[in-house]
Amino acid sequence: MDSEQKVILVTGVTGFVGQQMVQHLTQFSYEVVGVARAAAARLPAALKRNLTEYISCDFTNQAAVDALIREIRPTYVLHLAGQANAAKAWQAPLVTCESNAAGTLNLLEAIRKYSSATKRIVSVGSSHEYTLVSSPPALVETMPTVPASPYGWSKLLQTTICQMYAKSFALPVIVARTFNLIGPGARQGVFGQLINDVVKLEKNHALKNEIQIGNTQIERDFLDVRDAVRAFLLLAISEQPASGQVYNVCSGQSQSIQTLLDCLQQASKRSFHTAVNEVFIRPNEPQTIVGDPGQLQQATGWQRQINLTSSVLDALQFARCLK
Ligand SMILES: Nc1nc2c(ncn2[C@@H]2O[C@H](COP(=O)(O)OP(=O)(O)O[C@H]3O[C@H](CO)[C@@H](O)[C@H](O)[C@@H]3O)[C@@H](O)[C@H]2O)c(=O)[nH]1
Repeated sequence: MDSEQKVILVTGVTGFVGQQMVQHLTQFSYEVVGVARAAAARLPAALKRNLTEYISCDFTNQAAVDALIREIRPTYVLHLAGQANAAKAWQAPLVTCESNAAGTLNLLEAIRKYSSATKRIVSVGSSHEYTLVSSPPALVETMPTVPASPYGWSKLLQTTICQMYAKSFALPVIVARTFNLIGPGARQGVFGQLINDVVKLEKNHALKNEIQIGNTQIERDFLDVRDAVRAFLLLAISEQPASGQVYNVCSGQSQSIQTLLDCLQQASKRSFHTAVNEVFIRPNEPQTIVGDPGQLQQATGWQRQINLTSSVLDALQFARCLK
């Protein structure tokens, strides 16, 4: 591993993944520059401590992104910024597309113009880019991509822009096509929602011990965020990943929402029962989505290290300390 003093730019640094990314980078000697939209004054103290510098920037503002890249000229870029909430994208498709696709376009254009020394850019994609079928085999990177949602389309456009910059301008950009991330600090999605609900029940015994949930038979490829950020860094610094290529970042196993609930029940200080809430049921979605991480493993030597039980225990512990 390359331990020379080099600058890593982490975008979306205030998010769930961004904060874990920065935590992971503390083990190395990189200068870490964090970027997000939030004003510097609103940054969590722990995050601030671990950054060499923080810059507030809106990626949909091209002039601001140009200024950022001209100033930093990063060695590596881990591009985590964007609108990551797939459910919200149905209500805000244009904002989602601007944030994910236009934001990435501005970043790559600025790097093309002002930062020829940048060695690798890792853009975070999504499993929602794939054409989803009802009984899928494990998804591999060569499978068709016709997304079924505005979020999926925004991420596919982001990926296509990356591939265009790799091909047309020889920009060293690759795509980490990421599946469902879980673990400490999760605030959104089914995992963040359930952790939050369980900790609320633990803290307030006056609350009825019921958790509302959508379709518990749904199976997804859950991966701990700490395993994912290790993969992102390896994709940035390893020799083998090729520009314009997509790499699945996933566990290779599908686990149901019911299994997640069972794990939570085991780890919770208070027992609960579940009730179906139609609000959380999405129409026309495949029962199972699972990825194949073989290409990532081959290119970087990455292996998953954290299982579902550890993710649940650590996320509960993290959330208990927050409330
Ligand atoms: N939110 C939620 N989802 C539920 C519930 N019950 C079942 N689900 C099902 O749980 C699955 C996962 O939903 P989310 O956790 O909201 O994740 P997502 O929509 O797949 O999006 C996340 O993963 C993507 C990669 O696969 C990411 O790209 C995206 O940013 C996000 O993190 C969906 O199939 C959803 O229908 C519930 O009570 N709440």
